[in-house]
Amino acid sequence: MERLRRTMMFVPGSNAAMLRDAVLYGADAVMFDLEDAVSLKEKDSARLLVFNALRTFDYSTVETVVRINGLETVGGQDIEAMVLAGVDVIRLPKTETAQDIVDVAAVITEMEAKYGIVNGSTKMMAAIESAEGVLNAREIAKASSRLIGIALGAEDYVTNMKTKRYPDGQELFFARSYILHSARAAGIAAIDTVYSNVDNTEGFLEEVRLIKQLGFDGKSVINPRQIPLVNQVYTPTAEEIQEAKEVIWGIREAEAKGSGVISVNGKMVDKPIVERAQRVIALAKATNLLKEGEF
Ligand SMILES: CC(C)(COP(=O)(O)OP(=O)(O)OC[C@H]1O[C@@H](n2cnc3c(N)ncnc32)[C@H](O)[C@@H]1OP(=O)(O)O)[C@@H](O)C(=O)NCCC(=O)NCCSC(=O)C[C@@](O)(CC(=O)O)C(=O)O
Ligand SMILES: [Mg+2]
Repeated sequence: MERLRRTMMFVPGSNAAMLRDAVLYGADAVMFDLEDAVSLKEKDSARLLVFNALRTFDYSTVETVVRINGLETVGGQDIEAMVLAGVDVIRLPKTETAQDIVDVAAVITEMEAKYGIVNGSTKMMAAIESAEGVLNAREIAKASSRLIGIALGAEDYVTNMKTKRYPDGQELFFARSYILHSARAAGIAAIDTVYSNVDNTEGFLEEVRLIKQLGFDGKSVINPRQIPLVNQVYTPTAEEIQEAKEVIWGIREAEAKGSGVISVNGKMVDKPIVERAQRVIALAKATNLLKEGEF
């Protein structure tokens, strides 16, 4: 079954209490940060804290992601420690070109060999946070078989674009669309950016509805309070599940009669609509609204 990536929660790597409790809040992935949430003088201690957290705590089915620093600074040391700790995914921030991914993948390969870890088991993500990165997103998304997804980093992106974030998100429309198309063309996940005003629930919900409508798999979040709000938007409603069941029942019946197209409740149903219905069913199963084998 496809892994859910509705929420990836940033956790500052220098905060021991947050690292300890991060897994408790129900995020699909926890994303320990060694980059911008960690000051220069804390880089080494944060790396050690995150290493110990990964080695010590049981993250069960929660995906573990670490945002490393760039290779031009201490990224090499971050990669070595995180590969050895057994992290699921390494996220490269501020990715500008496909070569950035190739370079990081090469260091990961070297470290997996050094520590006797199965080649390819450490996955990667690329965060795209500049005009150059957005324009290269298509090549970036296909740069390594380790990539599980690409993400927008909008705070850095709007700064690079000489604008700021507005409530309606118009300034992000091109970046979101291009990143999403690049991810879909490469067959990997597309993760939307953080929403920094954690107290603005309505503004956050509006943004989540928009990115779901566009087609994103989910969103980077910065606070546990944002997790249930994303899930609320991404969880199929009882009505959507019923509709999906009717579509699948309908098409099964049609196929038995040798036809590929039918009408369900007055609406035409054919292959792409069946695929969408199957996705709703898969999401319902992944969120325990339907049991495996129930449908
Ligand atoms: C925002 C705030 C200060 C609010 O604090 P508050 O204290 O008001 O929060 P409360 O709600 O009161 O906390 C209730 C309880 O939850 C605990 N708790 C809170 N947050 C938690 C958490 N994240 N992980 C685990 N635990 C958590 C807390 O410890 C407390 O625990 P307890 O005391 O036991 O009850 C806090 O959340 C926070 O620091 N967030 C992380 C910020 C961060 O990582 N930024 C960097 C990544 S973005 C970036 O770099 C931009 C980007 O690069 C992005 C891209 O690339 O995508 C780009 O360019 O766009
Ligand atoms: Mg950033």
